[in-house]
Amino acid sequence: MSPRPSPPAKRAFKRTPPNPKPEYEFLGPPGAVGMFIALPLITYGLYFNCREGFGCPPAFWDSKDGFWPSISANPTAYPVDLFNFFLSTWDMAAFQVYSAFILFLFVCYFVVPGPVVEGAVVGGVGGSPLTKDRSKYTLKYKVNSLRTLMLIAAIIIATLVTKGVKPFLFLHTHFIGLITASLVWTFSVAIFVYIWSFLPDSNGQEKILAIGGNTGNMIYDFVLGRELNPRFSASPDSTFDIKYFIELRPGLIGWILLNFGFACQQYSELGRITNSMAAVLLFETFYVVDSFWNEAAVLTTMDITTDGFGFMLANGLLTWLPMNYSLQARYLAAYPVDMSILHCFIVLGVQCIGYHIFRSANGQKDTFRRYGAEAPQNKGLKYMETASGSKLLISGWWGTARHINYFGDWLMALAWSLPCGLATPIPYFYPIYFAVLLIHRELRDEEKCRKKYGKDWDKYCEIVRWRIIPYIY
Ligand SMILES: NC(=O)C1=CN([C@@H]2O[C@H](COP(=O)(O)OP(=O)(O)OC[C@H]3O[C@@H](n4cnc5c(N)ncnc54)[C@H](OP(=O)(O)O)[C@@H]3O)[C@@H](O)[C@H]2O)C=CC1
Ligand SMILES: CC(C)=CCC[C@@H](C)[C@H]1CC=C2C3=C(CC[C@@]21C)[C@@]1(C)CC[C@H](O)C(C)(C)[C@@H]1CC3
Repeated sequence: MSPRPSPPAKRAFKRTPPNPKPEYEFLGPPGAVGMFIALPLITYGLYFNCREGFGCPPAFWDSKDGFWPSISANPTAYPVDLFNFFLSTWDMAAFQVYSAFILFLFVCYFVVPGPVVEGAVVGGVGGSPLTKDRSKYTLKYKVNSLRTLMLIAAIIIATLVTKGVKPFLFLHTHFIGLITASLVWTFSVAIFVYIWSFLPDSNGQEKILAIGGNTGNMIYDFVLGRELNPRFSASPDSTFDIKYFIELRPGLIGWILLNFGFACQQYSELGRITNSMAAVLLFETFYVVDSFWNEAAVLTTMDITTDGFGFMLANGLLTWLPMNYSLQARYLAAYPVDMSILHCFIVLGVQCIGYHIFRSANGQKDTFRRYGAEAPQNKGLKYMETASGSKLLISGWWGTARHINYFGDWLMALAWSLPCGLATPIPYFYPIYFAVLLIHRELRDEEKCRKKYGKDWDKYCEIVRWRIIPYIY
């Protein structure tokens, strides 16, 4: 009998040292600390500054009620007050509902059928010797978010038919508890992925780390995200990737569920849905369905290929997106607006122009990159060759501005706030914040492209002069 072959010897786990010259983003460690504190406070602040029975600025600015209910004028009491405030918002029922929602999506990810696709090449540092060639390293992902959404829509319709709007009023009544529940999940996920990033993968090797997330500064790495694509198996063929799962599902689905809850609240109070609420619901649901329809396109975004997964993205997707993006519907539930015909036309016009630019620009780049310059779909489009091997479009949408797709996206953001009227600036939080995010994102992408394309990028910028809005910016 021949002896059993011994298992391959495990190589020693060698850790990539922190980057000795980190290029900090978001104002470095102080910015990371700021985000850590400010992002949750902004979400609570948007609720406490503008809610039913309290009013919205500028109306309540005269009132002595103040902005934070329990945070006193004594600055030294702040940390204690903040903690007490957080405890005062704890709501067990909301926590259970939010947790059940995440677990339901988790189960759906595995149970709902969908094709497995190969993502774009991912960057990063570290990893096993097998993953060192970053110019070829890709991972697999399961595409089933649209089917998951359809399943949820079927459950909603069945509940609506059998029980009416009552069960959905929970989302309005327990909104503040849901914010706190989402933050508990945000912190838990962020702490988990941070610790997980230090553990060896299933081959006993180091995980792939995000280039910008391995600075050695604990808070900065925790916020920006240390590991690039945290997943439960080191194999590129395994599909459960924590960042990808969270990128599209809880935030976007949670957003439209909350919108729906606020529409139900309006219906239960008015006995009807205003045209402004219908417009917000329709446009935002359409945006989410469109994102799911184009799910595979998210695999080429910098969130997936370049950025680590840490507190910032976890908070962005589990808390910020559902709780803040649903602000317009929450506002309209508290302060209904009936739009005139002219108002309707303006809103519809801005939405249609925005969507047309957003979708056709993104589609043009996607088709060009997917099928190549010679494909019949891309006939007539001009492009330039680069030393990196990738081609850059210089005509069509991409000949007008270097991120014309951002402009389309921003116009849609504006169209979702316009139905709220002009009584208060609070529902315009989304387009204002989004403008800042897109300008900053454009600068980050520009830096990435300059590194990748070198002199070719300068040549491209001479041909396509505008960044986001032709002749303006
Ligand atoms: N609703 C929300 O909260 C948010 C929405 N978004 C949306 O997500 C979408 C994706 O955005 P994002 O990932 O930032 O970036 P883009 O879809 O704009 O992609 C940028 C990349 O496209 C490639 N590229 C740049 N110029 C050209 C060109 N002329 N021809 C061909 N390829 C080019 C480069 O990558 P390469 O290395 O391949 O050349 C570049 O890094 C956008 O529509 C944005 O509005 C984004 C953030 C938040
Ligand atoms: C500082 C701060 C507030 C950070 C949080 C930012 C996040 C909310 C956004 C960063 C990139 C995002 C993307 C989407 C949602 C918002 C966040 C997470 C996105 C999922 C929206 C739908 C789009 O179709 C998209 C899939 C292209 C998009 C990807 C980026």
